[in-house]
Amino acid sequence: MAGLKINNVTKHFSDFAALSDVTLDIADGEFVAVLGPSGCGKTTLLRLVAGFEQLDKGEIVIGGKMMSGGRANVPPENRKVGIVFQNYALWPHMNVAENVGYSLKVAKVDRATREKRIEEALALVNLQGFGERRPANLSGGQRQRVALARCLVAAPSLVLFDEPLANLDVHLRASMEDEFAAFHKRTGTTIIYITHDQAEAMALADRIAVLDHGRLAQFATPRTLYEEPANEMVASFIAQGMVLPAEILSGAREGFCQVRILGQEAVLRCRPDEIARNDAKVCVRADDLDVVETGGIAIRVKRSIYRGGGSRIEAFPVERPDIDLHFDLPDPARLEEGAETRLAIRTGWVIPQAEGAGH
Ligand SMILES: Nc1ncnc2c1ncn2[C@@H]1O[C@H](COP(=O)(O)OP(=O)(O)OP(=O)(O)O)[C@@H](O)[C@H]1O
Repeated sequence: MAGLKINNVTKHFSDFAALSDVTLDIADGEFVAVLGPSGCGKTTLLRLVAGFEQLDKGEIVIGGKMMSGGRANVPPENRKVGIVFQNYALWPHMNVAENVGYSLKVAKVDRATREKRIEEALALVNLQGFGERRPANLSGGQRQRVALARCLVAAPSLVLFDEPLANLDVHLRASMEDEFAAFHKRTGTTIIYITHDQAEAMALADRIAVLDHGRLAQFATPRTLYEEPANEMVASFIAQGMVLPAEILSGAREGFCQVRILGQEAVLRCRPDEIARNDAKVCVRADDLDVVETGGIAIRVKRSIYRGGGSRIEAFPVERPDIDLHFDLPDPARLEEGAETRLAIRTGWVIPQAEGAGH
């Protein structure tokens, strides 16, 4: 297995910057998800690592070996990178073992070695004994595992997953998530996992790289992304954070600041270098808001959406109808459209002033 360094990588298509100055240092055996809205550059990054695209600037180093950058441009077949696509495209006329072993056959690996490696690869994805089956007689999840075995049989130094679960139904996705996590634990393979599903990224990855318009917005653990978003984009993208204007009344003390938000004072988490300022933005989530009888922020309900066991309430501050708020109201409490109540902010995070990919 191998680590991966993506250093200051830039890629243009004509004059459109698909990736700008992206740097990611991924450790040997790490599971990294690359997350971001459609068109942010995820697939382009994957194609650059695999060697299907050439970069304009920067370098890509796999296992200490320069693959792209400077004079290097190692072709895809020599990078030892395995790829599992969303569209797993197994050959229907071949059985599972033939599908898995095809690349070895092309590489003229002898029959006995081939059979041994196919057997090992199928064991890695928990498909022992499935070698004789045709793809048509497998479930969607099993097919995806055959695709993974087909990539593992070539003993890749790292595996790239491109939205591997996008075509599967919700239940199968959950069980495949478990399978991928177990696979990673068992093998210690370095994994780069492209997805636009943040729950999937949160559940699986050691660290998540969030891309925004081709730039790295933040590269951090799931917990840090959620609790300490580095900028407004990450704050609002991860778990539907609400970004609100605020005034910092006193600088950081032991990780907290006194803040005024929509007229209400609250104590929020912040970076240790945070100072008093009146142009701050804070991130609060539905869980951070409590309905109160007195104090807090006066709000009016726009919409109530029943969610089983409670409702998601969409509302706005009476004094600031331009700001959207949302929170969850457990049954049996109800708030209908037009109702007025008050919300207190229990906690939240002061979004750092400086842009950058914090850790
Ligand atoms: N070969 C190409 N020629 C021109 N533009 C391209 C090419 N490939 C990608 N792009 C553009 O680069 C941007 C990034 O594309 P990319 O496929 O990497 O995004 P993505 O994050 O994977 O999106 P999605 O989640 O929708 O798959 C998009 O605006 C896309 O239109």
